[in-house]
Amino acid sequence: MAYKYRIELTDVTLRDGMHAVRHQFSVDDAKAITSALDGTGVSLIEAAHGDGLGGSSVQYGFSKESEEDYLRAVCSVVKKSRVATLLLPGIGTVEDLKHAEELGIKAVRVATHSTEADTGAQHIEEARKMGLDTVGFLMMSHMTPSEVLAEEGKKMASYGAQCVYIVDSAGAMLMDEVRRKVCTLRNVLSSDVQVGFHAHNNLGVSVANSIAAVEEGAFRIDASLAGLGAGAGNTPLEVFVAACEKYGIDTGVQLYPVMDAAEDIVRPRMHQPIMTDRTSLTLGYAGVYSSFLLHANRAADQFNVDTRDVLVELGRRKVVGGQEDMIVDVAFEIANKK
Ligand SMILES: C[C@H](O)CC(=O)C(=O)O
Ligand SMILES: [Mn+2]
Repeated sequence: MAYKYRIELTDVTLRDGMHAVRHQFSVDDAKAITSALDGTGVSLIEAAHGDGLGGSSVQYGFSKESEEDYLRAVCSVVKKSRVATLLLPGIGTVEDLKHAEELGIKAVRVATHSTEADTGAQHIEEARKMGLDTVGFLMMSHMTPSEVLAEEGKKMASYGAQCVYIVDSAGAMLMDEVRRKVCTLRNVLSSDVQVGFHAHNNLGVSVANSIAAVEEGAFRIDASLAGLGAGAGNTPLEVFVAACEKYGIDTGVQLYPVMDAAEDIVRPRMHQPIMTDRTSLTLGYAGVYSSFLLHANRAADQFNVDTRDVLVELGRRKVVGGQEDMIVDVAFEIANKK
């Protein structure tokens, strides 16, 4: 088949997928998932707490095992893919990144809110000095107009990012918005800086959005086995690979092995099925950070209110990552008004 596009895939099962299992994968789970992915053609395998290096905490939830143990395990298994990690400045530090590099990671994605690229300057510069494949990750991109987002992307590139991602953290974007944002970013970056796209399936369009991103010039696309990820999950890797094959996009990933990994390795390890149900759908509808879902469910249970009301109010207040404490405040206020 003659392909129209060639792209590279980053698997996020062992990082975004951690949100969906409350960061409770064991080291053996991490090894099994890595072994299943390695050699399928996936370029990068991202591993970390769902909120990145340093995320294991009271605020974000403790991981089952230490960061060092996960990274050591994943790096010891890979033969073909490279290991990446995620760093949110303020949660993780440059010291954490140096340690991760010593353990064998080859790439880092430095994630900031979509209007705050400058908070990642130091981390991006240091990552480049360490020789890491360095990616800027603009979270909650749906909140930021295309032109502003593109300027933030340019800042990340000026600090040294080799790829800049548009991140639909809330799964709130539809195809026309993805096209506009990817195209505007692609046009302002020089051709040696790649564009990436990270989706959540809260509105059920992660595969379509990711294909739209490719058509507008995105080269790196994120996906996870069986869609394991925050909210209604990420772009399901095996579904995306099959759709790309039919659409004329060369992912370099073998279809049957990723289908098998999703079915045999990841689904049995899920705590609940990944699906667009009424609460994960509300994330996309209201434009709320996908990793808030489990915290919002807990707060809603505690105060006996509807999770959807909590999420809609958080969306109205334009709450962003790092403001997790607002979830309990909002649930409390809604309960008091009842
Ligand atoms: C820390 C977040 O989970 C990063 C991410 O995957 C997103 O914003 O989406
Ligand atoms: Mn995500």
